[in-house]
Amino acid sequence: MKKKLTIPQFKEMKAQGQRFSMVTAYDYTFARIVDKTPVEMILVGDSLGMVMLGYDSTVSVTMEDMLHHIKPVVRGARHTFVVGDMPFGSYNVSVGEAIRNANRIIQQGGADAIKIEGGSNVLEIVSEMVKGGIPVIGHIGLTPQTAAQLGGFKVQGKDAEIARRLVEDALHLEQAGVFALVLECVVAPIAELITGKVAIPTIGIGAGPACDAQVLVLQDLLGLYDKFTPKFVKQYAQLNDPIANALTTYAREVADGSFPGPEQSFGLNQEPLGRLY
Ligand SMILES: Nc1nc(=O)c2c([nH]1)NC[C@@H]1CN(c3ccc(C(=O)N[C@@H](CCC(=O)O)C(=O)O)cc3)CN21
Ligand SMILES: CC(C)C(=O)C(=O)O
Ligand SMILES: [Mg+2]
Repeated sequence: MKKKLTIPQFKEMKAQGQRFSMVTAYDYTFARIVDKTPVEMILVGDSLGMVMLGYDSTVSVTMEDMLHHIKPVVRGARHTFVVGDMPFGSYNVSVGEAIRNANRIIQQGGADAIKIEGGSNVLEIVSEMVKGGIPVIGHIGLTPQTAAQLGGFKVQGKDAEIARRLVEDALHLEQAGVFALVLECVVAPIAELITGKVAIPTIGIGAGPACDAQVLVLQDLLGLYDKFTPKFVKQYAQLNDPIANALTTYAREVADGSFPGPEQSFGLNQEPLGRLY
């Protein structure tokens, strides 16, 4: 079985030019599957609001939702580094409240690190968290929690002004102490520039091939989520149809009486001594 990597090891991987992969997981059963694969990192993302809870955005997701999903993932993935997302509203009230909520994700949830969206607006929060001993991953580019201000789920960094801000945010977050940085829907050349400028691993999603690591939503890469498929998703399986086919066969066999058969039924140890009825 693989061994959970440490934060210095993730940084060393970048230094050695070794890439690593991250996927989301939101429950025990999937966490167990991921834990048996070489995937080095699991993200319990607030994307669970869309994938697991059926919201149209991530802003409805609460701390309670996050803990509810982080705990079973941690129980299922003992050999994989688990990161918990800070949900909307958990870090925009005060630095103190942000740290309290990050503490809950680590202490009650059992996550190895937290991830927080934002650039210049979260620098103080990040540096206070890191001083307090909380491992933090940054997240810039398309930040779904502030998608309304970005004008939707749009690719970031196409214009020089925004590209410059992304590079600046990346450098400032590194200074504030994040040990890795998610680049979401950042144009590939800017993601490459940032990756070359920082010593911490960049984890791309829709940010091109130069990033030190990649992350995808598990249900996207398995072909299980059919509400939308962003351009950056590669489906490594198409599991919707096999699942629907299995359920269709099950329903037919129940209807025609062929399930359950003798193999799925329980019998007596011995013939009854008297009549049962
Ligand atoms: N299932 C799932 N996968 C994700 O990757 C994901 C979530 N949910 N929920 C939270 C955010 C939202 N994400 C999204 C959602 C849509 C697009 C999208 O449709 N993007 C357009 C690009 C538009 C443009 O050109 O600017 C695309 O065509 O991919 C991108 C990221 C990424 N995250
Ligand atoms: C898409 C990734 C980076 C994320 O933040 C999430 O799944 O919530
Ligand atoms: Mg997220």
